[in-house]
Amino acid sequence: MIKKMIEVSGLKKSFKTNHVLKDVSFTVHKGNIFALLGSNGAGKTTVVKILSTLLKPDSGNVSIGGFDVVCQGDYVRGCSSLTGQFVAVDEVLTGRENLYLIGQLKRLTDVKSKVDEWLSFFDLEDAADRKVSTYSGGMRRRLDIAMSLMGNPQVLFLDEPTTGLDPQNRIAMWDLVKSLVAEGTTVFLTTQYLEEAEYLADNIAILHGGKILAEGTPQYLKEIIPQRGAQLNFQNERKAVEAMKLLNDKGITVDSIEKKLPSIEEVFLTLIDEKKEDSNHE
Ligand SMILES: Nc1ncnc2c1ncn2[C@@H]1O[C@H](COP(=O)(O)OP(=O)(O)OP(=O)(O)O)[C@@H](O)[C@H]1O
Repeated sequence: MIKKMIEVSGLKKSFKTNHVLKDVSFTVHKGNIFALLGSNGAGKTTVVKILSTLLKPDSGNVSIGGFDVVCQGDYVRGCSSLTGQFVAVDEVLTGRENLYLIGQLKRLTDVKSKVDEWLSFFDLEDAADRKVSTYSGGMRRRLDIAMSLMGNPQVLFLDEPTTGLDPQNRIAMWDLVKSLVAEGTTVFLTTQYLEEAEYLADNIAILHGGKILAEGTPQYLKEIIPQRGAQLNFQNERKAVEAMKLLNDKGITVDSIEKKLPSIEEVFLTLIDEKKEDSNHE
């Protein structure tokens, strides 16, 4: 049976007259990645705060791993962990010390081996004994997530995990989220990046105007709006022009022909990779 790890129904939350969440419902199954998508101020962080017991809902039912966030908060905190938007690492400590501190606070029995395990998993071994103040943004975020994972949570909340990361680190973060899920963790993430939700999530919910506008797999969501024509891809422009002539001869009109240019992200990543290869050969 598929286990429901996060269940939210009829969730409401207002800040004075600002009715941020008007009626929010969704379910996340064990081992899935669920992305909550929304514009700035849509209420994504508010949902994460309620799910992680930092904020009380006004009404509705919210449970994590079968525990109610309002009356069983300790159990919820015991089975879940939050990595917020603003990195929560201690700058004056080293990466290793940050992890060690969390392991001790969580009263883990095998702190040293856990610290080593996560340092290696997050590719932070070389920087482990340097102060975090010398880390890059991507390294801080990796350390932050490693700290969240010290107690092996069943559910991980990631609030905009890739905001402020460059494309390479963003892709590294995506790989990391996928590998966590492969090990059985359930991931709930918020994002403003549509491609992030599409690449990562098993299910996406779009939050707007205090409600979930639509929810489903990326494929399902793409199919709920009318199709905007069909696309044929050819190896090069010459072949496309030939195909267009053939279609026109058969009375099938081609409305337009467009050269496919790489996105700036593709340009950036290709150039970086080429540079890496050059320096490997030097
Ligand atoms: N503690 C609070 N007190 C008053 N208003 C708040 C509080 N927390 C959030 N809000 C308001 O609730 C609304 C939703 O905020 P929230 O941070 O949940 O949005 P978000 O979707 O996460 O936005 P972003 O993408 O910019 O992080 C905003 O209008 C915000 O000003």
